[in-house]
Amino acid sequence: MSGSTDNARGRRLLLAALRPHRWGLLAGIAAGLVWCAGKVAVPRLVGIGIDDGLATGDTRTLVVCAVAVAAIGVVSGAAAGLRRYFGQVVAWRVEADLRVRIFAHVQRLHPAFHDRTPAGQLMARAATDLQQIQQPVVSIAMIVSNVVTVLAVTVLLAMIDAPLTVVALGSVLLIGAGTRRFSARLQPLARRLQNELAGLASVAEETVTGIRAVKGFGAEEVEEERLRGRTAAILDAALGMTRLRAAFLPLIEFFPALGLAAVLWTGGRAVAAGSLTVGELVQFNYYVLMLVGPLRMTGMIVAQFQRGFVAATLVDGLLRTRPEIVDPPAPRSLPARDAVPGDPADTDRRPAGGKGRAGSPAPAGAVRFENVWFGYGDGPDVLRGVDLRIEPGETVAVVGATGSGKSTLLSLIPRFYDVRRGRITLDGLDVRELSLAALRREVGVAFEDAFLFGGTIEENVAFADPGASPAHVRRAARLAGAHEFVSALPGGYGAPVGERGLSLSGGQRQRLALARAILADPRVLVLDDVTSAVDPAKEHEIRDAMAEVMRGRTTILVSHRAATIALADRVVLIDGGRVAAEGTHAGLVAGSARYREVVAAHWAVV
Ligand SMILES: Nc1ncnc2c1ncn2[C@@H]1O[C@H](COP(=O)(O)OP(=O)(O)OP(=O)(O)O)[C@@H](O)[C@H]1O
Repeated sequence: MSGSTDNARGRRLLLAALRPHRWGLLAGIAAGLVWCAGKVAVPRLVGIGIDDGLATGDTRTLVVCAVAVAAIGVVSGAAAGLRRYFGQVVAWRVEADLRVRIFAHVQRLHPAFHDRTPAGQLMARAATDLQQIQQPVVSIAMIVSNVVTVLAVTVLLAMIDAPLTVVALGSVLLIGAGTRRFSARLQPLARRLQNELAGLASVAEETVTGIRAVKGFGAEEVEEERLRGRTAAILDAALGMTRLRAAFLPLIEFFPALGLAAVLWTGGRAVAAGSLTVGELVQFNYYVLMLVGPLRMTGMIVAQFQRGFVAATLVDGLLRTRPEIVDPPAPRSLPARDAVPGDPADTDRRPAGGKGRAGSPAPAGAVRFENVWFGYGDGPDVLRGVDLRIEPGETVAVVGATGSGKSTLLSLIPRFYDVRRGRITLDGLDVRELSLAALRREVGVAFEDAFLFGGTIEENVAFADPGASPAHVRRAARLAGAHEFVSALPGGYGAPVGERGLSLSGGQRQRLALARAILADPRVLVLDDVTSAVDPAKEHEIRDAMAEVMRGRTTILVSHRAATIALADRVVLIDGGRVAAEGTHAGLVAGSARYREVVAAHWAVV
């Protein structure tokens, strides 16, 4: 894709973002035009004051002109303030709108996008790039008033003395030509700088979020080196831009001075010859000087717009990324929990024992994997024809060697990724036929990395359902075995947890994540190694809590803890991307050599 096409996208994005704020923009432009009218009137009044007042001894005209100049100063001062105010307000609003759009969009993108996009890069889009977009927006009203000033002044100059105008404007054309070259050379540098800044944000973000790993491995210097490398690249790009600007600046200083010198020489001779009055020459000089400001600013504004368009193009690229996991055109509804059609053929597969007792949810939550094939991106197949039937209310533990695809298998149920071939059904419906909201309401997930957000314990448990009543939150916490430690915290459910929940232990965080997963009372619970951080001495507590949570609810779990595996009705061994064996833990230990091998590799104590 060519650079200009890229920038055209950025321009379109900016225009569309400005549309809702057009009235503010127009108010800023109108204020700018008032400012411009005032500025342009002043030299004319000075000229009249000199020729009709000073030269003829008419003090009254002189006073009128002086008072008028002062009055115009007040009006154009106020107009300049309003121009800035409206320009800035529109710019902040555009920035805020785009920030919300970026955030909303990024959240809706599929996990595969997040797998390949560093978080820092997204931060840069939402911070640095938006700032770059905001700056030229502030300048729009100023540009319009500057352009009108230049045009009006040119006409007024021509009215005073056409040949002298040609002399004066010669320098303007040179500035114009120089500016074009400048902007063409600046663009690639601006793009490079922005990319480097995004790269730096990624490294900085990783270092801060991974601070424990950095410290644990004493890798501060390694990280510092990575950061230094990025900083050097940024410095290089920024210095390139600075050099270019520094080379351009003398030109825009020099050309206007050349114009003024020519006007003084030619105009002075015209005054001597009597074809131009002194007042007109002063007026002329004044106008030429008025051109210098806007023209000098051109370079800065061109650069600002280049950066703005580059940033807008990068943001546009992000906003154009389409989510790959989306709702079907006509989503189907899951049958109500007490109306899930029975499958007579399944009765012999129903788990025996503790499930489905009185008071538990109705038997819904049948999950089927039918010849499921899956791999990440263009990568090799990780799952190669998985067939698995999980009955309503059953607990299945998935076991396999490291990297065998256990987490992958789990992540397909709530559609974090879609299967390559085959299908997964929930109560008889392909998960792709359900709306994502409905599917994810019915499939509760908790992961090993129990992410807690900045806020209170209560807010964290009620994360997906901020309207949940305190009683519901407490019930979920009790089920997850979290109520006791939460009650003991100063502040209880209102206690704040750190941005990443660092003030709680790993086991405590996992219990909160479990509470969060069960708050919505889902049909299916997907638990990916959620007991990994629990202190073995307290394992029985969370095991009891999990047994409670899982009662009568379909649960699919991955765990490296033998005690947790023991909670399952059935254990499924994943090997070579397929279900290699199924049975009870004891049965598999007795009957599957591969299971024994995997188990021995995973757990010191079985
Ligand atoms: N987001 C991803 N993008 C690309 N490949 C991935 C991704 N996640 C996992 N993989 C690959 O898929 C394979 C299965 O990974 P998965 O995490 O499902 O294994 P696992 O059995 O859960 O492993 P472990 O017991 O170590 O947690 C591995 O080869 C892994 O490298």
